[in-house]
Amino acid sequence: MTNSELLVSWRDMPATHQPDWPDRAALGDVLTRLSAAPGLVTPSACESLRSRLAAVANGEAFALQGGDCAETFDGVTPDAIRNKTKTLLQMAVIFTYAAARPVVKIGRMAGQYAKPRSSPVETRDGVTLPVYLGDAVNGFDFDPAARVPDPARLWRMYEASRFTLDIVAGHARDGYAGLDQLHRWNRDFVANSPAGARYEELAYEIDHALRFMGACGVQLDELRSVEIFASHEGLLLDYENALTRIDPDSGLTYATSGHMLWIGERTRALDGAHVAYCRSIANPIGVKLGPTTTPAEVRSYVDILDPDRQPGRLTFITRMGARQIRDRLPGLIRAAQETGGKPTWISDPMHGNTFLAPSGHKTRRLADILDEVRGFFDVHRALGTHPGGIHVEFTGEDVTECIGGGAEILADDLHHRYESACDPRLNRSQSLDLAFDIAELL
Ligand SMILES: O=C[C@H](O)[C@H](O)COP(=O)(O)O
Ligand SMILES: C=C(OP(=O)(O)O)C(=O)O
Ligand SMILES: [Mn+2]
Repeated sequence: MTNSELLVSWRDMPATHQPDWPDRAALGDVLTRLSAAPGLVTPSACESLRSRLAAVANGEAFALQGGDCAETFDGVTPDAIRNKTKTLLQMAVIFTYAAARPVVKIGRMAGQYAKPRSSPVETRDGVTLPVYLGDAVNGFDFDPAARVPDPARLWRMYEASRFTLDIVAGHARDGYAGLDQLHRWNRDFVANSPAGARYEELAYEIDHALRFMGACGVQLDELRSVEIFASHEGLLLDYENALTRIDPDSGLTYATSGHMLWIGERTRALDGAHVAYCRSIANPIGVKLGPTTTPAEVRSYVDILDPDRQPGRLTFITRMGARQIRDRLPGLIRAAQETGGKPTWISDPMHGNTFLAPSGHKTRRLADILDEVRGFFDVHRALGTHPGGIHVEFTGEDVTECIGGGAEILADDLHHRYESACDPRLNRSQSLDLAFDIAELL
């Protein structure tokens, strides 16, 4: 198939979880504007991420993918983005130090604006409205007008993503992300948090090592900038399609909405439009694998999405739940091995461990999250494959959405600061707690 044939082929397949836009003319206008707009990421940066993920598959690096479940337009502020970036970088430092390997940093950022939902409607006090589908589609407010899908939001998503990428790139470049900033990142945080105190100790150890290396004459300038990649669920195929570009240098087709796109658990049908679209692009692709995934499906994902067995192209993101990971994962790893491919394996220990607290809040226990990661490591080590990384939902704010952690959040505390637009996120302190616990496995 040629590039252009591949580009249209997804339209022939059933596309689930697509909004029912009432104003088709407005949708057409927005898609035309997006098609003419500059891509948000470059093919060469997508290729860099692919080569980093290949190193992860080979056990030479560890991947950290994380950020909000659902980004919001209101959340696109310099402070909120800095805090999320800082949390990502702090977790990454903990893993780097523990594993003595590079950590590939991938935000669930700059594009994570659309959500597949369990139910198309939401009922409160006897009133039923269309469910919130992410800021890319409709409004979070429980109000009939807000919940109407509005195509103008797709343009706002593009601009919000661009703004976020700019701010993150600034932090990654300007020395803010440098290892000599470890204490500065922690300043606001160390005094009142057990995770902060633990982190400060690590920062002193790293400082000491840096001073030693400096005294030996090692040039440390390279440590002042880092690479941070952007990823999101490639859910809204009209949006993705409008931002798909052919790279004039290689002739290959890329999604330019983010470096890496993943296919969600709800849209991973082998004969569905999401798999067909992702097949047509050259970016690194993730596929979420839930507990019902079969070995045959895994073989088919490799055959369809990675026919050339290209290292770094395909990442399986497993989200089985703590109770099922040890039973389900081995058969899937063996199935992938049978294909002769070498996918990257990442654990999403969040989405299989969600439950409703008595207060009605969707939540997750840090203990379950850690248990799933442990199961993921145990299975890979038993089979001689690489537990490549983790995929988590977190924020840089002091929210109370998940239960547990050093600054123990209880089920009764959830209402204090529950701000997620969709799934419960780890707060900054819980993110570092989790990172330290995972570091022990590394
Ligand atoms: O983030 C994942 C899904 O979109 C989310 O878990 C769905 O949530 P829901 O079950 O509240 O619709
Ligand atoms: C929708 C999500 O997860 P999954 O597809 O694994 O349910 C998500 O990552 O927010
Ligand atoms: Mn989620």
